[in-house]
Amino acid sequence: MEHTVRRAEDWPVPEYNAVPETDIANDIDPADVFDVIVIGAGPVGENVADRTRAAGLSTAVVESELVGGECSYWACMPSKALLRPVAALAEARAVAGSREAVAGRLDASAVLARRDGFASHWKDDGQVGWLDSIGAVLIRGRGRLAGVRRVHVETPDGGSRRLAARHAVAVCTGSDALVPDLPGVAQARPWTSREATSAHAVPGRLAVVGGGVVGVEMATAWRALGSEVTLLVRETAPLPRMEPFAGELVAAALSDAGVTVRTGVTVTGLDRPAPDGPVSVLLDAGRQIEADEVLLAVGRVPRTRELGLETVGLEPGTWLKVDDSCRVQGVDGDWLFAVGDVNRRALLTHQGKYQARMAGAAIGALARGESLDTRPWGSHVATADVSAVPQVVFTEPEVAAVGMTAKEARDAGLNARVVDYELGQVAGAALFADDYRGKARMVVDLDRGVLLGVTFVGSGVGELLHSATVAVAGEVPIDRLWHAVPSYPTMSEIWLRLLETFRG
Ligand SMILES: Cc1cc2nc3c(=O)[nH]c(=O)nc-3n(C[C@H](O)[C@H](O)[C@H](O)COP(=O)(O)OP(=O)(O)OC[C@H]3O[C@@H](n4cnc5c(N)ncnc54)[C@H](O)[C@@H]3O)c2cc1C
Ligand SMILES: NC(=O)c1ccc[n+]([C@@H]2O[C@H](COP(=O)([O-])OP(=O)(O)OC[C@H]3O[C@@H](n4cnc5c(N)ncnc54)[C@H](O)[C@@H]3O)[C@@H](O)[C@H]2O)c1
Repeated sequence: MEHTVRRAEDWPVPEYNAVPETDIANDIDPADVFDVIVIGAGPVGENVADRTRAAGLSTAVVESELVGGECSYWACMPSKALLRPVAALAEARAVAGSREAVAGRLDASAVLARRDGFASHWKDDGQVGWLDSIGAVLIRGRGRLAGVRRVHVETPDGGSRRLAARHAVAVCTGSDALVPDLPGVAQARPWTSREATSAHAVPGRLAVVGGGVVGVEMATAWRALGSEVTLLVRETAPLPRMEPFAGELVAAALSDAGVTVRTGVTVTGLDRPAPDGPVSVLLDAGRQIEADEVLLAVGRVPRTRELGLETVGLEPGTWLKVDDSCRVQGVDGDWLFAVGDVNRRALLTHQGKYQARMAGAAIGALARGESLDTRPWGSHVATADVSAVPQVVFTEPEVAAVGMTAKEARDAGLNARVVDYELGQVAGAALFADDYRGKARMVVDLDRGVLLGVTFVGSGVGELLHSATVAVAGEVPIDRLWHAVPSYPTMSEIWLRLLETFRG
């Protein structure tokens, strides 16, 4: 995350609600009593701590692995470091003149070495320094709830520490890759997203199970690094939760790049008879394919199994249900929060960090005895989680989407109109790449005159997305968007074309 260094003494120290001292058990060392305890120092836990420190609350952060979490070491950063060279090469190759200047394939060892740098070589000193700079106390070890406002930590030296929180505990433990209980799975030693983002050798043949975001991004990266990749998609096209044209264009580009894309297939088992030999991926209807490695990219599970949820009346291993301020439902007293992947609202770093800003502010307000501002778009609710979640899929072409798809709008019974436009017909896109292939869609709420959702597919569209996010989250009237003039000749002129099409 961003490393703005602030001194602990810079934080304001407002007045707080007094917590009865009888609530703090006698067996707890006063040095282990904090206003707030955050379990999990991924991007989300870091941001909760940032906000509670900004509210002047003492904050302990418990981390069992690396400060920075999945995102920094085995997800967003290393995966995007693998994918950026793919896009850079494709963009150079897409323009006559620069095309002639680039020859050959990616240099896999250089790409992997650059990726290692973006994963900070799996060391967290930088992020530990940042936590220190905001005055949060890092406690290394595995945290688990031990009743109301209590957390026990198993420390790396085999010892344990009992912590108590005066105001709040925030569970920010994230998610793990789902490894389904398929026959042969343990013996087959499949890759999960962790190996797919951190591997140091390029497999000869890689089978990728799952056509979600991890599946298509990793198929793109490892194909470009030299693997023979087969992508196994259960649905009729990849990216089934997005607009259908997104998955269709990505599948076509993957095929052009040499990936074998098989749709409508379900993986039913794995078989690796010899530890160093190939793995067979068993498909429904008795078919199978052989590969050197198999990546399971079939979704996520919450990290809540060993978390002491039973001590506060919750079911271990479940996603934590929360309200819009990220307070855990079914637990009284406004003290337990669950933020980020673990609450399953939107499994994205930026959305978890947004929740962290809202939850951190809510914890601060409650500690001061203030009531929460829970009106839609208020300062203590993550309203955008419901109506304006942006996501970029870093394939080539990219997919960038925010808000509802046409199907979601229809299913919600909204009076919606769909407006489509070929991105390649915009001058900025034609300049960006020869034969630019891409498409844009906006879904308009005709009753309210605002946008419900926007999807762009094409090279370089990720950087276009925030304009759409502002329009959707801001509920900008479509008549006013007509006055938001895009510069000529940029790809942003897609806005003008979509609005012209809408207005006829
Ligand atoms: C391959 C891949 C690529 C992705 N790419 C993107 C992307 O480009 N953009 C994007 O927005 N999102 C992306 N995501 C999603 C993103 O990684 C997650 O949404 C994000 O990491 C969630 O952050 P978090 O802090 O909730 O959880 P995590 O990042 O998982 O962090 C949780 C932390 O809690 C710690 N922890 C867990 N249990 C305990 C415990 N009991 N005690 C102490 N510590 C504990 C863990 O060690 C970890 O450090 C990607 C995901 C994957 C798998
Ligand atoms: N760029 C990004 O924003 C980015 C990148 C990667 C991951 N992520 C996040 O990580 C999360 C997890 O991604 P994911 O791709 O693992 O999960 P996902 O839920 O998005 O997709 C999993 C896919 O696997 C398929 N599947 C499940 N079992 C199968 C089987 N037996 N055989 C064949 N297919 C099967 C499902 O039908 C589904 O399409 C996503 O929610 C996403 O938000 C985001």
